[in-house]
Amino acid sequence: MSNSHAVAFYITVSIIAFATSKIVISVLLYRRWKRKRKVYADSIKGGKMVMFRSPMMQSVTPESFLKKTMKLSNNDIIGSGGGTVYKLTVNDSTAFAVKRLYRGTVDRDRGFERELEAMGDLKHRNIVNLHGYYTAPNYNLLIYELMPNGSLDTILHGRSMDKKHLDWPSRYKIAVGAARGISYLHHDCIPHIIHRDIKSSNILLDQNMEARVSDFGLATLMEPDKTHVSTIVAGTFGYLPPEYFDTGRATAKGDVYSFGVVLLELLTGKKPSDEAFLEEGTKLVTWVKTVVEDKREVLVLDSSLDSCPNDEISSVFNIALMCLEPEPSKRPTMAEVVKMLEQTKIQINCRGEDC
Ligand SMILES: Nc1ncnc2c1ncn2[C@@H]1O[C@H](COP(=O)(O)OP(=O)(O)OP(=O)(O)O)[C@@H](O)[C@H]1O
Repeated sequence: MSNSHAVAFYITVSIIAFATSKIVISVLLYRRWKRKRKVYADSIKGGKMVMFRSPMMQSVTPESFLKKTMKLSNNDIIGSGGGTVYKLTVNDSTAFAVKRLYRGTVDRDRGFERELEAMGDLKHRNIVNLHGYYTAPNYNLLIYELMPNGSLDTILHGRSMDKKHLDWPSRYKIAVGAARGISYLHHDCIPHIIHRDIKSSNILLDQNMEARVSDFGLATLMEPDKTHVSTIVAGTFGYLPPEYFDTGRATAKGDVYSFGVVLLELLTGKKPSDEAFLEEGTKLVTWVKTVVEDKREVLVLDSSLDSCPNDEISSVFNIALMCLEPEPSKRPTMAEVVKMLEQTKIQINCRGEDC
């Protein structure tokens, strides 16, 4: 064989090998994808039910699950916001939180399904598990793991019967857990995910009062080479970073700002949308910053934290203020926030103090 024939032969073999390996990988990925999902087409309502396979879902068939959702009533409601959230009990040991959302335009719904597929693959101890979803012509259902301790918002600011006293160690644990969950979305998921609606009602608490980030209704998957997406301004008043209003750009640093507001809630016990702020034409962040400028931080702290370790609290206070820098590039990343929060505990324990 001449040299040029040999080169042509090797190139052809390489191309065939490359193409075959791509096909094999695609088939394997598709089979894995199918194995991970039970899909059920509902011929009565014209809907589609997708259940992600997990130990919790093993005892349930999509048909029986769907039947149970039809029987949900107002007595089963456990929360409401963008949608209505119900507790759905399957048996003595298994219950789910089912969120019902009324449908929008076809385009938005396709995006909804695409993003849900991605959310089904998220696995982190500080992210609420999505077990499946149902899309029908008039509404969508999201099937989440049930969080027995509800939301941070209810515990901090709810009706007196729903409120719980949160001591400093519990607040610190919630702050670190939520930060780890958001950091996972920003740094460890491929594609990266911007949540866009970080707030205390989207931080839920499991049976061990461990924080779990939830509600990916506005979440945006980032293409690998992008740092922002342009959007209409969405999210929740009191948590939105100032640059959203100027640029309409959603970035990971926007989530960092919203997380800073959650830290202020944990420190002050105040709700960002508190009517007292609205009446005075201010907001939680502006109020706290004014007081800090006057070196009167102690005045904004939740009074129930009076006897807790000052060093630790003021360190978390400083982290909150870094997250709330008006200029996004001056804010830390979520990975840095996690590190700083973890360091707070280590440094203080090293000095022999603990609350
Ligand atoms: N998995 C869950 N387990 C237990 N309770 C939940 C769960 N998901 C939601 N909830 C409860 O339902 C409430 C409403 O949730 P939802 O995500 O619909 O609205 P929101 O976050 O308050 O508002 P919005 O959707 O407008 O951002 C939550 O604040 C929480 O109390």
